[in-house]
Amino acid sequence: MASSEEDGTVEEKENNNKKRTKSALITAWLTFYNIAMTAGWLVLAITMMRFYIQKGTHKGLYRSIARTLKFFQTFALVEVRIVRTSVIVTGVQVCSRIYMVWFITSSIRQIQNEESVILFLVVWTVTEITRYSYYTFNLLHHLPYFIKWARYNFFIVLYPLGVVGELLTIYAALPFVRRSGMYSMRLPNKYNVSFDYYYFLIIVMLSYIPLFPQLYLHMLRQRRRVLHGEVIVEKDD
Ligand SMILES: CCCCCCCCCCCCC[C@@H](O)CC(=O)SCCNC(=O)CCNC(=O)[C@H](O)C(C)(C)COP(=O)(O)OP(=O)(O)OC[C@H]1O[C@@H](n2cnc3c(N)ncnc32)[C@H](O)[C@@H]1OP(=O)(O)O
Repeated sequence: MASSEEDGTVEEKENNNKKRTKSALITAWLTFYNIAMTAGWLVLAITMMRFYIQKGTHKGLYRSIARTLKFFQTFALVEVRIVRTSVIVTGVQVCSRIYMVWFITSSIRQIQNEESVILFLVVWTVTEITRYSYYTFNLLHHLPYFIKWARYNFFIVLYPLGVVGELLTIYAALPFVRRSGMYSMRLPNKYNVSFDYYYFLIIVMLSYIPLFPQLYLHMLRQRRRVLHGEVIVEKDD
């Protein structure tokens, strides 16, 4: 009896040690990830500012940052499963951005010089520098109040501005998509399937109506929880 109790204690200790090691490894990985992402978005911010100062125009700016943007925005996919946040909330946010970068702005050269592209790029960049530096300092237990404040206040204005930039960019893409027939499949074809990317884009634009308010409300709840200490009960996925 005594020996099985001792065994239990040893087992418990081993389990606790394993859990601690796992949690330390996850924290180390997340800290590295967030530092890398903060650095990536800072590089994007500096490249954009340098481009504008040197050339005096936003024309050509997207092309100059496209590769870096694609890399760091796509890398955000790893967040969808590793953080505590709802998979749906993070998934919609990350996937819509990746979609915006790969299947709209990078795919349709003719819209890359639109002002709306600069609008969402600037808004995303400010948001991500703030967000990833918030997570980094938080994980290191040295979070300056102004970063916490910025993380949970900037979005009030930046989120709608980002949405405006994204929607105007998709809207600007519509005529080019219709004319070129890109990513579309017309009948007859061997799969007997038809797909019109033009109408798909219209559906994407309409999907902002139900989805964006949910993301915005989620952030407002997070704001109340973090800045005002309210206890919020979120539904599971
Ligand atoms: C294929 C077709 C696609 C169709 C598309 C359809 C369109 C759908 C509409 C979508 C509209 C999107 C528009 C958008 O792109 C516009 C913009 O983004 S504009 C710029 C302004 N944006 C923002 O301010 C974004 C705000 N959103 C977010 O921050 C997140 O993306 C979101 C997932 C929405 C919410 O974040 P989260 O729930 O994670 O909040 P917290 O930051 O408070 O974190 C909660 C807890 O998780 C911990 N956490 C999260 N991430 C990390 C990390 N990287 N490292 C460490 N820890 C992390 C965090 O610390 C919190 O922990 P705790 O609970 O202990 O405090």
